Amino acid sequence: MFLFIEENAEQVATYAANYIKKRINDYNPGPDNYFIIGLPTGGTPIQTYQKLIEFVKAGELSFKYVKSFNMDEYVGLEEDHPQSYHTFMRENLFQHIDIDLANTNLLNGNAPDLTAECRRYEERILAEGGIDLFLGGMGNDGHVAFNEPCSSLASRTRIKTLTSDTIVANARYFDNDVSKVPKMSLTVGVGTVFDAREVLLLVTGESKALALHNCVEKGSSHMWTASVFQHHTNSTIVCDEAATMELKVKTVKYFKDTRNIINENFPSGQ
Ligand SMILES: N[C@@H]1[C@@H](O)[C@H](O)[C@@H](COP(=O)(O)O)O[C@@H]1O
Repeated sequence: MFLFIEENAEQVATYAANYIKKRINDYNPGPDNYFIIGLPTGGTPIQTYQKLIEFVKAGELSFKYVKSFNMDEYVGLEEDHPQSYHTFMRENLFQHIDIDLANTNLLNGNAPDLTAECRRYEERILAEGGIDLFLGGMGNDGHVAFNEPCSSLASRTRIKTLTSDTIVANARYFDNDVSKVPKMSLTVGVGTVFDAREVLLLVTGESKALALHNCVEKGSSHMWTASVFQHHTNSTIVCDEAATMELKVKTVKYFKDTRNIINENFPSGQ
């Protein structure tokens, strides 16, 4: 797992958006060769999405041959609820880019059989040949998607009850009223994200510092589910300075030095 440290959240978004653009353009997707991307919601990826939208508008990037799978959705929230992840994705990304909505996949938190819905989602990912790049965020407790502490690191898409920490953290989107926050979600599993050929996590702000410390400097643990990517052969965390507050100086220095050495040796960004 590699750690890229940027100065602030804006630079994290710039890095992530440029990275995604390069990955998709290098892949050169076409009608028989779609690029499959996994996408998160939350406050963290919004700036990255804005930059991707700018690239599409400038003609530098196209989602015409991209298919997407979102990480998660609340159970029981209508699809057009202002805080549903369906609405989030439509408003923050899909309606501004050239993706065919038929190629976007989100879990249906109102499906009559939620277990069957989760199974169907896993099958669809498999049918697409797996995910090329899974973009993610991280909860304050180190969770990825809605894989709360104590989730199996081998878990697949399933129903997940939210912890009180996550409910309180997400209350900001529900008039600061915890009673309005859904208590259950459908989420891809830790194993589902891990199976992606590449994972890119965005971590910004001091509120994520303890999680970053546990995911980077401690052993991998089901208590901090994003820590599993230590074992992934192609995973990167891009964070800002604020999120490094709980890291050792030695760790920060190592990753900054490494980045400088990479830049000196591979100036064209290989
Ligand atoms: N299910 C989402 C996660 O995918 C997201 O990473 C996390 C952090 O969100 P934010 O980026 O707003 O801090 O919130 C929710 O729990």
